[in-house]
Amino acid sequence: MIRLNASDAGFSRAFTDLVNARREADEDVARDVTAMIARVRTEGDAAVKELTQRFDRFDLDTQGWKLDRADCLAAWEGLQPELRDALELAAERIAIYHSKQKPEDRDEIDSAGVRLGARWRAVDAAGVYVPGGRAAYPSSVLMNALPARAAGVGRLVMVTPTPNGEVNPLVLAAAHLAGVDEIWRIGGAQAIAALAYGTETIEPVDVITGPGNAWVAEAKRQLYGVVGIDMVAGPSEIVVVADGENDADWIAADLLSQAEHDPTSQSILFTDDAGFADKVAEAVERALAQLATEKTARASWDANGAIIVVPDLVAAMPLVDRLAPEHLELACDNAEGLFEMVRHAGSVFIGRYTPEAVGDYVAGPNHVLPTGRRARFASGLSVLDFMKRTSFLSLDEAGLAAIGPAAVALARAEGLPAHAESVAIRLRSK
Ligand SMILES: NC(=O)c1ccc[n+]([C@@H]2O[C@H](COP(=O)([O-])OP(=O)(O)OC[C@H]3O[C@@H](n4cnc5c(N)ncnc54)[C@H](O)[C@@H]3O)[C@@H](O)[C@H]2O)c1
Ligand SMILES: N[C@H](CO)Cc1c[nH]c[nH+]1
Ligand SMILES: [Zn+2]
Repeated sequence: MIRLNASDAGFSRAFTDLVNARREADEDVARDVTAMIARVRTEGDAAVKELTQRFDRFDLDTQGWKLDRADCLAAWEGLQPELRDALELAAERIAIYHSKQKPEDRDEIDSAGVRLGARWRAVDAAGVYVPGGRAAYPSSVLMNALPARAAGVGRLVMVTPTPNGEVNPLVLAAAHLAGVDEIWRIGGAQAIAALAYGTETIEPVDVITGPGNAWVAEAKRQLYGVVGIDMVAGPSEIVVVADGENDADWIAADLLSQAEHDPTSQSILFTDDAGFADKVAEAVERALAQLATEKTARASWDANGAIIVVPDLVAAMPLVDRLAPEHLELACDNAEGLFEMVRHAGSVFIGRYTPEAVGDYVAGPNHVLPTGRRARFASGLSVLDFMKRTSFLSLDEAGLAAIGPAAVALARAEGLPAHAESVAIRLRSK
């Protein structure tokens, strides 16, 4: 963890280094992913099988490529009532939130008498990635599959690694609840490549969504264009802006909630109270010692964590914008005022009683969010990621007479006479 003070000489350089750190994916990850994608593209199932054996210690041929609906139903039926209720509450809230994202078609006639519009349709097939390396992510099943269902996707495919052959029943129960059509027991870059190109066994999809570690995120990035993707959603991040009135243990818990995801996760605290900064640093150490996920969380906190003291919390906000974090918590009296200043963040958690983790599971907004400063240009997963828009236009003779001559003039000016003639031939026919 690094400690910085915005009043120190050298802060500007140190903060810039923090912003630019290649934490998520280094050149090795990019190179390895390129090679893995190429192998899956040319060798198909054989490559997926070998890479799954290597990284997940799992033999697809003998232990099975696929989980079916009966497995999901059995998992759902075998769930403890408390977990079933929790999953249902989460699913209901996520479904309601996302149902309001469905876009409206447009169909109108403008002042020139020209009919113009756009209509939205779902993609035919979507692949959703559900992480499964270090932890199981039933919440990510819901966060991916429910927006896809709301969009009206025809074929909904899920991939998730099952390291050492272990299948998490809650993941299957969530797939049952969300109505997933196919589940393949594969993960990492090989799963993304299999969904993008297809193999002998797996039909390709049109869009791939979902979060994952550095290899998954890089594979999605490299395959964009072969398939659509939602965004690059890699190792989790949190920035907390907190005043000294908070309980240091609460803030430490929030920082560690994202550090425990991945050694390359990042947790950063901004505070205007140097004494509180010390208390949080101590609280993190105390909490780490009690965590079952200590190894991962400590690796993340030690390598990528930061505590930054600022003269006042308003001064933190331009720095937060430069980080464009996946998650931003505002735990201070003036949380609403600071929220108004935020330009770049995946999702904002306003007020002392809004821990980021409640958004990971049950609040409703999507937890699949852009990482690595990509909230500057990308947004969280939504129903729109599973849809695309087709524009349309229709002109009658009068409409073409009104706007066609301008098209002819522009076509001639571009040096494209066939374009000009395609309009002009109709204008002359009157
Ligand atoms: N940004 C978001 O919206 C969001 C949401 C949830 C989770 N996450 C992130 O998802 C990630 C989950 O990671 P995970 O590891 O638990 O599961 P994962 O499913 O993302 O990754 C596991 C796979 O990674 C591959 N892999 C592991 N080591 C490799 C190596 N050395 N070379 C090539 N491939 C390798 C393997 O194929 C393995 O199956 C975390 O980073 C977490 O922070 C992000
Ligand atoms: N914090 C993750 C997004 O970065 C989502 C998640 C799922 N389960 C727990 N957390
Ligand atoms: Zn989380």
